[in-house]
Amino acid sequence: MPFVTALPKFSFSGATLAFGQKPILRNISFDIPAGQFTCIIGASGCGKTTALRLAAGLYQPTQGAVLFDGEPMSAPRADVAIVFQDYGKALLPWRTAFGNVSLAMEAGGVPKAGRADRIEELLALVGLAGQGGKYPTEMSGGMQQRLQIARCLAQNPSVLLMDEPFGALDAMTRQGLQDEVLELVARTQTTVIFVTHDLEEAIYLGDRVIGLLPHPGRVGIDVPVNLPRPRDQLATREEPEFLRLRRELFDFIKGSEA
Ligand SMILES: Nc1ncnc2c1ncn2[C@@H]1O[C@H](COP(=O)(O)OP(=O)(O)OP(=O)(O)O)[C@@H](O)[C@H]1O
Repeated sequence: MPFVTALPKFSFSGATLAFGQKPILRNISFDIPAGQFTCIIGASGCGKTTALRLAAGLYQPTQGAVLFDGEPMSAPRADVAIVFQDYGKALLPWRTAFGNVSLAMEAGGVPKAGRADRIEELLALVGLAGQGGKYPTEMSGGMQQRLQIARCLAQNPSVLLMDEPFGALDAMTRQGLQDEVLELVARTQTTVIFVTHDLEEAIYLGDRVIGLLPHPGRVGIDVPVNLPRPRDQLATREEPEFLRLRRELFDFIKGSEA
């Protein structure tokens, strides 16, 4: 029998990107297996968002390649959803929560008959059961971010790309949403690439943390997170391995800014 290896979900292969004369990312290479939760960290301006946009097919590398299931990621795809930090801008203020989730289904051509039940199910999944009639402005930041996640899930994505999704939220809301995302991902086997400034958030969530060095952005560190799941906000953060990783990544960021 031939030896068969699973194709990585994403394969960055020497991906390089410049805007005009300005090099932003250089020779980025890594594979992301299906189902992995990968966090990307790095100093401000090192190119984290740009790397995520390459994965989304929103930018094309100037050299090298970004492959999705072995094919070039040449344009955005419905099964790769993006959650932005700025939920206020991502949601349509004139549509209710229900209407905002419905939008993703309308765009995906889901027939009207099947939509309502699925929308209620998705709202419940992100802790917004019974809130479908509210407008985004009537919701807290945490609720709006949950709504954005529900809208992304309505696309039935196999991949979630998350760009500092909890950056604007208070610490308690943020921890609650971290756990909800972990539960959701465990249930749906979604592949996640998660950009964050917060080293502890990266370790808490990830199977792996990739750190970018700045000017131009390149991979400087790539470490597995060998912490048991399910994670626990208190116990996990007290594990010696958590503290060791926090020190390693802290030293990496400090060194990268020097
Ligand atoms: N469309 C663009 N045109 C020109 N330069 C850009 C563009 N988008 C980003 N850049 C530059 O690319 C670099 C990387 O930006 P990017 O937003 O990817 O970094 P980041 O690590 O996500 O930053 P932060 O942590 O501050 O959000 C920055 O120097 C930025 O000014």
